[in-house]
Amino acid sequence: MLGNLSSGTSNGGHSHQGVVARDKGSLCRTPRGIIDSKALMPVHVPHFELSEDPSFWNDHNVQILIRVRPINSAELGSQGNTRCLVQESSQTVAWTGHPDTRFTFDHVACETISQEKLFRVVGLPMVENCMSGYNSCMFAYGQTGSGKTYTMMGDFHEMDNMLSEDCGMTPRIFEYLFMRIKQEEGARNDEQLKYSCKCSFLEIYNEQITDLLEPSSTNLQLREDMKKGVYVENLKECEVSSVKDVLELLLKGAANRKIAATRMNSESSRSHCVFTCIIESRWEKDSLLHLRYGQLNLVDLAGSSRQKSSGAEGERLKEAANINRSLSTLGLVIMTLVDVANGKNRHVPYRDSKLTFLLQDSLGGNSKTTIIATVSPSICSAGETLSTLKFAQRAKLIQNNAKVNEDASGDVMALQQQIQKLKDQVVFLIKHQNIQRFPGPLSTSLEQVNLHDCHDDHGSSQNGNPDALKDPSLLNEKIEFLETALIGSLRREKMVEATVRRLEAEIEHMNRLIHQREEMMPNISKPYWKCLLTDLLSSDGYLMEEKISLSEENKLLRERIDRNPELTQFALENKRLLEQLRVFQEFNQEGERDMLL
Ligand SMILES: Nc1ncnc2c1ncn2[C@@H]1O[C@H](COP(=O)(O)OP(=O)(O)OP(=O)(O)O)[C@@H](O)[C@H]1O
Repeated sequence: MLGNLSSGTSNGGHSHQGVVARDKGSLCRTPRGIIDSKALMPVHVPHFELSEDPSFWNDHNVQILIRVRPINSAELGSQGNTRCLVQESSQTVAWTGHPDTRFTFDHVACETISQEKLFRVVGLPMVENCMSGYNSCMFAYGQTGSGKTYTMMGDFHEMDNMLSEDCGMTPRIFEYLFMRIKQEEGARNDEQLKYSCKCSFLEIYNEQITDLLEPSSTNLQLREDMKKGVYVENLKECEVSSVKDVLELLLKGAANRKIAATRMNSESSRSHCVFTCIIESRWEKDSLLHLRYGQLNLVDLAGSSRQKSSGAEGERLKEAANINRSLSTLGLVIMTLVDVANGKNRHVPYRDSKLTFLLQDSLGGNSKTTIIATVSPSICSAGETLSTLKFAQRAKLIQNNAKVNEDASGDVMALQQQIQKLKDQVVFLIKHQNIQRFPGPLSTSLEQVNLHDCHDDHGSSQNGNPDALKDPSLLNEKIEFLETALIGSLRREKMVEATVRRLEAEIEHMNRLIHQREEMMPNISKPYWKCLLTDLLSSDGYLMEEKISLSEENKLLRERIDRNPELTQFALENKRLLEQLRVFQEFNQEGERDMLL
């Protein structure tokens, strides 16, 4: 399948006649188009080749593609081959009702465009965007039975490890993604480039979110987070590393999806379903660790239907009402976003439905988004086809703001690694150079060690052992330790000094009070003096006692500083280390002299 990827032809939009019409089972594709296998009556429709232009995404964030499906047998039986659409080019299509309306889009895929070609035009660039770190989203919108599931999923059963010709966008995207991952990892092996992919699969049915990979997890809640953006709480995520892994998940999820027979489609999807893959890559370059991620959302919406034409009742009617309500919120969100793009200050009602809340980033946010609008060309669906084309036309005006997702924390980690590398280099250089050329912190710390003192709990084997100092890395380690110990004792010394100063100030204050009292006493009148005498004597006595005890405390603290055994020990230790260092320096100088000789 992938071998054919480069063989796809593009005739630059020129048309040729194709033969179309199809319903599963009753229509078949021929090299020149599609034939009604029941009537075997070829129906000629023009074929327009789509052009592949990945550079489109360089300056666009939203792309709209219309896919016209072949008329099916029910439509053929009801209205024959009468059409409401006439395609004019690979970008324009005219709706032939009243009034005639012409629409232009990025692409209009005619009935004869194959699944593979469609993938090459819109799926392949999406994979490239995602690998480059852009969030990407593709969703299929359209009337029920118009071909959304066929486009997004198609027939994804493998035959001899090959995807089938009818296989849709999602399996093809993953087949290509894993091929590209292999290619990139191989080409950038020197940067140790590694990708990882995690997938989840959910459906929104009647405004409730269910995990399609864990169907017992129902009514899951949407949350919003500064880093992750909008996410579904407790949704199962599975690591995938091959297209086989993804096909397994798709099969499992598809089996759990709500489908029902409707008048328009015997296997109609009654829920919106979202298959998400988070693609992360990490690599090392210029000593920096890079981390990049992109989120890929592949969305198959439930089909819109007119209550009148659907003929739904009971549960189906409730479903249809819910589907239509969330799709009309989607329409409203898009209309509001167009106003916003035109500079109007409007509130975007994302939170009015689970679907729009979940797709918030894909609509007007940080994403490169492709909308595939599927339509039937039959006159039977003229009304629905016109409303789909109008929806797509409005969506074209949305302005997204996609940016590459690169995690800054990757840089912090890289810097830490770089620091470690530099440290190792320093140790290596020290080993091979003269100790005298030690960088600044070493000599500074040695000076400090001289002034103060340090304590080494590393054991005495290194202390006093000149051999230990011959190993510069050990010496460096030792000096680092001494610096830490020195800082600690300086801090403690400062605290003791502060206490002494506070106590001295208190003593001084007491002395002043005593003086004041002594001066006051002769001037106080006798009766008053008599009254106060007892109090004064007792308080004076107390103050005197206080003064004495504070003086003693002060004296004690001073002695403690002077005779601090820790400091004494540090001082001795420090002296010994300096002596060892001096011996080592002499030893090195001698070595240098020998080398010069
Ligand atoms: N481009 C196409 N070529 C051939 N067959 C198609 C094409 N599009 C759709 N079909 C066929 O039409 C039928 C309905 O298509 P599909 O189930 O994809 O519709 P849908 O839009 O997903 O409908 P719903 O919204 O009800 O789920 C299927 O049998 C599918 O195989």
